Amino acid sequence: MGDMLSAARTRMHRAAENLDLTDELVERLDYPTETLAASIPLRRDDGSLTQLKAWRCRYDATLGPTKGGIRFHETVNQDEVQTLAFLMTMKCALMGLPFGGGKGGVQVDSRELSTMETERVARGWVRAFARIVSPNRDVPAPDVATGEREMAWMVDEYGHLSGSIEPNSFTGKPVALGGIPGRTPATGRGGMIALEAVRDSLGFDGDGGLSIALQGFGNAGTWFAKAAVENGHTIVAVSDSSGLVRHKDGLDIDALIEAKEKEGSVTSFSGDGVETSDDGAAIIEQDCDVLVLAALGGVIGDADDVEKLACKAIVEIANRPILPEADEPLRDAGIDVVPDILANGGGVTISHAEWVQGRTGLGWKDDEVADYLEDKMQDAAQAVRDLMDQSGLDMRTAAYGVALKRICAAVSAAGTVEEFGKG
Ligand SMILES: NC(=O)C1=CN([C@@H]2O[C@H](COP(=O)(O)OP(=O)(O)OC[C@H]3O[C@@H](n4cnc5c(N)ncnc54)[C@H](O)[C@@H]3O)[C@@H](O)[C@H]2O)C=CC1
Ligand SMILES: O=C(O)CCC(=O)C(=O)O
Repeated sequence: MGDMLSAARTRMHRAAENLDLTDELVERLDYPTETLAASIPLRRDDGSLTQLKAWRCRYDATLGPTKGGIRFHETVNQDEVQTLAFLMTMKCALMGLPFGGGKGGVQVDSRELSTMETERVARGWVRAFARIVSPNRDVPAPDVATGEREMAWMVDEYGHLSGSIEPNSFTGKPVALGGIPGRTPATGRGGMIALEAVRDSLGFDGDGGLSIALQGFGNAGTWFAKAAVENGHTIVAVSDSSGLVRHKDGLDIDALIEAKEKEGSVTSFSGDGVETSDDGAAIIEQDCDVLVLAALGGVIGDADDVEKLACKAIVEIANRPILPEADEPLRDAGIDVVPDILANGGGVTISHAEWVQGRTGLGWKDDEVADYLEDKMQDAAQAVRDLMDQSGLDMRTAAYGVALKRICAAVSAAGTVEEFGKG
């Protein structure tokens, strides 16, 4: 058992204990159903050969086919893939989707790969794991450093291997290849819907604009920033892997996106009153109402990190940006957290819409996608709020509680245990 997974499970155990769920049902979720590890050969453009480590984990399929993205990053390892697949299990249940949880990854620095090399890695991943991927068993999607382009290569490779056209074996595809309009913005937009839905529980009365500091300016971060500005909030600072940019009156987000697209970094942005720094980690010290974490995991790891914070609340758009060791210090500091399994649930929700589209063959319109995202985010937020009100639990524990109760109800309905509550 990896340290990361066992740390992540403590939050599930806390919820189970508070809600008095049976041990055998929770034990079922303590360890993944299946994890495959592989070595992917990568022929570099210079002719040399590198072996890359890769994984796919199907954590739990109680609620349906396992679902979750594929990450290309140099820090990916088996423990992380399993932990992220565990989180997907909780997230899909919380979002009310007919999916279990999965995740995949390749240990590679995507910034060092040419486009051709990236294509070889994407196709190599499919060759390694095609035997478990299937529209009704395991359905991957994008995650860090993968997107529509990688999904298109993967679907193509899968078709060659399986001998049939199976676009529904992946979601997050380009619209021209069976994707759905709105999947790419869904994670960021969904995060904004979640924040608005719980803002009063975070202590922000009324509907006035909030000041926001944002870590991560990729897919999820940029779409969150756009949605935040549309809703009248002010983004006072943004960081990416190059560093940090801030403006005390608020950054011009469209201009920042343009600069990042042109130059590849937020620190290339300039203008009146704009300050830049190469110390991206300092974003967590930014004075603001809400700190939004939309980059990688483990950013706030312990009480020392919590001491540096100057925000009133945190939204976890990234997966596991706050480690369990920081939960108690955050509670003591009075900083509420909108947890990842709620805040970033919009991405997999629209992946579900894409999967439904693929099964029926009928396209969804933009407004149908937007309404589905709004409804699912609101329903999940309301379920969490109801459980918080009933139980007095914090938002994260209540989110796990809602997810666990749904998985438990399914296990119970399948007749595997007699009852799902102890009492
Ligand atoms: N793309 C999606 O649909 C979903 C993404 N997420 C999570 O959101 C997070 C971001 O994902 P994407 O936006 O898709 O990835 P991405 O690859 O598009 O963007 C990642 C961003 O993080 C930045 N970054 C990397 N290291 C950093 C550092 N040390 N400090 C500040 N910024 C740093 C990168 O520069 C980039 O701007 C990940 O944790 C991912 O698992 C969660 C649910 C769905
Ligand atoms: O869209 C999906 O299927 C998965 C998205 C994902 O990997 C995540 O929510 O972390």
